[in-house]
Amino acid sequence: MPTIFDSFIEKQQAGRKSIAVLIDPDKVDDGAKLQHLINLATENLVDYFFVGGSLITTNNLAEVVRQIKKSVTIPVVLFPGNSIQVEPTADAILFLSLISGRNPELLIGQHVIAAPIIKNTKLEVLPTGYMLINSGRITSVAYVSNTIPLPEDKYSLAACTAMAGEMLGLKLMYLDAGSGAENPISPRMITAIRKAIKAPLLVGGGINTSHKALAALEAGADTIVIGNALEKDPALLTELADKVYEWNQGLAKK
Ligand SMILES: CC(C)=CCC/C(C)=C/CC/C(C)=C/CC/C(C)=C/COP(=O)(O)OP(=O)(O)O
Ligand SMILES: O=P(O)(O)OC[C@@H](O)CO
Ligand SMILES: [Mg+2]
Repeated sequence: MPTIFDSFIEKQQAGRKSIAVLIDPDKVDDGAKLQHLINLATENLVDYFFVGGSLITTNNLAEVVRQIKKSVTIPVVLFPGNSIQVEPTADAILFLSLISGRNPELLIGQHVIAAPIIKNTKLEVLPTGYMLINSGRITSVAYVSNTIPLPEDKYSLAACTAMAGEMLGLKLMYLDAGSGAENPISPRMITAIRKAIKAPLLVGGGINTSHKALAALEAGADTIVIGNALEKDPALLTELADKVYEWNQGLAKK
């Protein structure tokens, strides 16, 4: 059976782009709203659901995963802010190391705690370099992680960080401006990192228009991650996913 990691690699090799919808379990107190988003995701051929948050204050994580999995076959990937967010019923986990920061707890500490727990599950582990890029005001993830995001105009510093992460064996690279970021990561920054590494590149934070989605894809993002924008207006998903669909259709015509 192909793994979720294989799906990232196959798409990347074919030049295909993908879209992930991020669900914050704290923001879906209403099952009907979540169901609406799940249905929209299916109609719009969403590739992955990511589930997680910097801080989860409710007990919804397992229920969110259950509701998605009972309705659709779209893979559910945990995007954990800490080791408490290991939910064995999901399909995979982004095993994130926050390589843009210098907080040992998020480089290796939480991983030591989570490793034996994950080992006892069927979760597919996706070793992922997680890089926060400055985006204007302080985001939840920057605050909670107690790290300084990479400066948004230090392209070579960011590229070398990604290179080092890849050399350490991290298989995916996730560039995040932070959920609800004022500004998404600039195309120039995405391209600088794209050129520095081979690993599939996930880009998220503040992508809330089709223009910003397309800019990220054109700059070299393999996967765009969308969260906040859909919390405000789920219907926006169609516009954003269309950019990915059109890109992939364009390849088919070549
Ligand atoms: C290894 C394991 C299991 C855990 C550690 C994982 C690491 C290193 C996490 C890095 C730091 C961190 C706090 C990441 C959270 C990323 C995330 C899910 C962000 C989603 O957005 P929020 O930051 O919750 O935004 P809102 O303020 O919009 O809710
Ligand atoms: O919520 P948004 O701003 O879409 O960001 C998604 C994700 O990259 C946050 O970690
Ligand atoms: Mg959150």
